Amino acid sequence: MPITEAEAGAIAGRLAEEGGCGAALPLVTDRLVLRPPRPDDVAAVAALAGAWSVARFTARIPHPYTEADARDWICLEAGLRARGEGLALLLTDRTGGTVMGAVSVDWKQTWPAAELGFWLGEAFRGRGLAEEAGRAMLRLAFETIGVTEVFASAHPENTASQRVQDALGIRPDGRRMRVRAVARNETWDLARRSMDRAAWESDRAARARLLLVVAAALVDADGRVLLTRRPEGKPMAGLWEFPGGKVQDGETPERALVRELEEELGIDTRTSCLAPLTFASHAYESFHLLMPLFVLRTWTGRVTPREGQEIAWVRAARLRDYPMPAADPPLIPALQDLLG
Ligand SMILES: Nc1nc2c([nH]c(=O)n2[C@H]2C[C@H](O)[C@@H](COP(=O)(O)OP(=O)(O)OP(=O)(O)O)O2)c(=O)[nH]1
Repeated sequence: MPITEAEAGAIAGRLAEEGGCGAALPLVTDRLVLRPPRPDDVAAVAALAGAWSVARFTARIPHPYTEADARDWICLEAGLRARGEGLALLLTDRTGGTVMGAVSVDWKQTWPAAELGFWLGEAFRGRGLAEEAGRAMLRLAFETIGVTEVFASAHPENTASQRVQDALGIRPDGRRMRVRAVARNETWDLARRSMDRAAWESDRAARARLLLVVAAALVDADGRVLLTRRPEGKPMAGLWEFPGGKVQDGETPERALVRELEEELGIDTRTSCLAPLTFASHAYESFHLLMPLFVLRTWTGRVTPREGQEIAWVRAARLRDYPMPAADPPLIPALQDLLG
């Protein structure tokens, strides 16, 4: 069904709350910022989408694909977004901002169902980025846009996309759909895949396992805060965080923190020196993090990174210069208030 103007207008309003407290966009995931394309993305989009490896399995990307095509697409998407008729977001690297691909949902003609599509530049494949982006987009589609079903398709030879769709829970539904593929000038008759709201909600509940982690803001005599960098090989590698770790069975958060600080940094502290400051509560893709943050100004021993991690003593005003796990930025204002 085509969407009505009133419904589309309401969606446009929800998507436009950029910058506000409940801002829907950009979407931030473990490794990505998903944001609308801008005019200065023309060259990056043209370079990525211009590759045959991208165009050959997508419906709407012509080949060859020029900067003018990229400009037209960015303009078209800005219009769709403003009118609440569709949404395309670029996958950009959270730390460097590199544009890596795109993910879109389109509901103008099919409301309240939306078609999900994505593409990824060849250099960025094989790391689960399409799944990470797709999962964030599904959440936006069901929660913010308000669709009741997401559907998709993939060319039979496009096994990578099928794997992503399977991982997201978008499964063949027994129907067929015709797709006009402009780059190959062909019409494909493909298996339709879909996921309805109930399936998305149960998938999401399974991922909502609560993980209790405890962390400390160590503050030195100069009022600087200690950040440590997550080492290679761990999830969220390279991001800066507050030292700490998971609370184990039978441990209090305070005891767990004393243990972690000794293990990670070789310092001795007492639970009585830990002053509760604030907490993070954040839905990661596969668990929900609950993380109390304590302030610590007194300890014995020299801070020594024992797990090969980089460390930095950072002024409160500079904390935002350090890329952090998605749960952490909301903790910064409380530290800035405390430390002036
Ligand atoms: N320590 C700490 N962890 C954080 C912060 N922000 C944040 O999202 N986390 C997440 C990252 C991890 O998923 C989890 C902390 O677990 P961890 O550091 O003990 O565990 P890990 O993933 O390194 O794995 P492991 O110790 O089991 O090997 O909390 C933070 O500021 N400090």
